[in-house]
Amino acid sequence: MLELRSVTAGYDRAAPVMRGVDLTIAAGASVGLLGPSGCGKSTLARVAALLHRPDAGQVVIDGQPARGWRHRAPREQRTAFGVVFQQPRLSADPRLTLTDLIAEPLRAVGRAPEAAAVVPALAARVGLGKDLIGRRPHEVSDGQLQRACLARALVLRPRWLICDEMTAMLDASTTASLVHVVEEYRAEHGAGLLAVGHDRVLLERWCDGTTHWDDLTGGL
Ligand SMILES: Nc1ncnc2c1ncn2[C@@H]1O[C@H](COP(=O)(O)OP(=O)(O)OP(=O)(O)O)[C@@H](O)[C@H]1O
Repeated sequence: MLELRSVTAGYDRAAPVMRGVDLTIAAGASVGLLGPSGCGKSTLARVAALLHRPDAGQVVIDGQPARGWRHRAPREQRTAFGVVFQQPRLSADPRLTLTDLIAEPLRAVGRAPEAAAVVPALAARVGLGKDLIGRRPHEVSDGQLQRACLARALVLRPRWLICDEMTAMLDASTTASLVHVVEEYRAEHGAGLLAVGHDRVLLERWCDGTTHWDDLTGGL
């Protein structure tokens, strides 16, 4: 279970983006979070993935309270999450080939030697052929780069996926393909999902349930 308990967070303690927010996702379940632009969905997603330290409240991962944030989070908690953001170019090192980009988390945890066995199959799974995986970000489309970012999020086999507007800048067929990859992974590994977005139709089709920002925050 992934729990946000009474989370207050933002960028200015005097004026937080959210106050006292509770959100629970059962193990293996998926929740879609809807809300208007700028309300705080990405901030909440980053708190849930241990990437943004809340001012107050707790994040509890499978019964264990988060013991740190960002690089200070213990490795077993940090690697429980795979995160995909809206803009792949902001989260991709332009110097890396797609192969190296997908392998980045393995290198970060000292498991680089596994990359040769794991990355080609994962790249194929997200729809990246051999012709593409040797290219660098500026040599591929946004959709192709987002496919690599999804593969990177899956490479450590996380128990939780946080998809923050993952498909917002993609066409319908790439969107369908990436959602399919996420659902196939979740079916195989029992991973839970928080999918953030503003496309109600997509999130209602994709997730077990959806919640609106106003319901989390009481419209405050
Ligand atoms: N790094 C930051 N420093 C200061 N304020 C920020 C920062 N990031 C976001 N904000 C502000 O926090 C509020 C919530 O932003 P957030 O990105 O969480 O919203 P969102 O619901 O995800 O929006 P969108 O749907 O447009 O992506 C906004 O008012 C935004 O301007």
